[in-house]
Amino acid sequence: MTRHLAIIGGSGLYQIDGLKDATWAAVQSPFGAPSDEILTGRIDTTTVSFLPRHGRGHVHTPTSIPYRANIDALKRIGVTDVVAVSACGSFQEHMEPGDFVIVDQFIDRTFAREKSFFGTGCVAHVSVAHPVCPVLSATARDAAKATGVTVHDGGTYLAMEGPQFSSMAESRMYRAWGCDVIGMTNMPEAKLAREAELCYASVAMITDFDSWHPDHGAVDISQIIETLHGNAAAARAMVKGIAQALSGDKPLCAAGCDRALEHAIMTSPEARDPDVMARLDAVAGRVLP
Ligand SMILES: CSC[C@H]1O[C@H](OP(=O)(O)O)[C@H](O)[C@@H]1O
Ligand SMILES: Nc1ncnc2[nH]cnc12
Repeated sequence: MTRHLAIIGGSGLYQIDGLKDATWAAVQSPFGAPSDEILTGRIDTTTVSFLPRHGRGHVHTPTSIPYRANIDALKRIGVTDVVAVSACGSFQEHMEPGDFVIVDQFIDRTFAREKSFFGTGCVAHVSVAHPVCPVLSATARDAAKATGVTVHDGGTYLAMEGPQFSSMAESRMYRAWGCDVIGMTNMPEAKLAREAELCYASVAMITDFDSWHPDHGAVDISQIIETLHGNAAAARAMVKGIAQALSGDKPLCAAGCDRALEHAIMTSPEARDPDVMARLDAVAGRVLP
């Protein structure tokens, strides 16, 4: 299978440059309309697609982002690997605004989102014990390090519902839980990518200290935007480095992301709902007859 990298761009990342022969195209999904059209082109020999998570102009809230349509659409156009880039607050003194964190765990505190492609009529349970692809994460880490930014290899991301930022008590509690960064969007994105058998890595760009830090005030959007603008060149260089490292065919994922559905579907063939099955054609077509 040919490798096809997708970048999901978070706040402040609504466009990427450096893609050759790039075009924006609308992709239809049975799960609704994705956040925006998808930009597809090439970096060297690697096919790269870009989807702005909030849409160009930032129209979707963290809750209204059509996560299922986004992941389904990427799967539908042949994407094999997804790197999510996200703005995050930090719970750690040594993880400072401007640093990048290669996220490797999540605590999901979101509660108002569709979290699975499966449901009544076709039930499946995939493992998210290790919710990111370690192979793709290592590629992202190396590419990020090569840009010269400070990179933290591993970190737990607290996914909150938002759109308001945390209270100080919440922020202190998440910090006591051992969380490293906080954002509003990587869940259910990472869970859905696993259900769709896509390798998924998450790069958190730290923009602030959330609200726990005694020496920093409340989270401030203008500070976040300023930090994101400062990171733009490094983010672009990282994307280029990841694409260059992923040229050629995609080998079987050593961590098994591409086989996540192998033993996951519980519903017996005769009990499956044909309508539900029809919309799983891209996500689960590999394992469903
Ligand atoms: C711009 S501050 C809050 C906003 O930023 C993050 O977005 P993303 O994860 O897409 O980079 C955070 O999750 C909130 O949605
Ligand atoms: N402190 C924070 N909390 C949630 N999402 C964020 N995105 C950027 N900073 C954030």
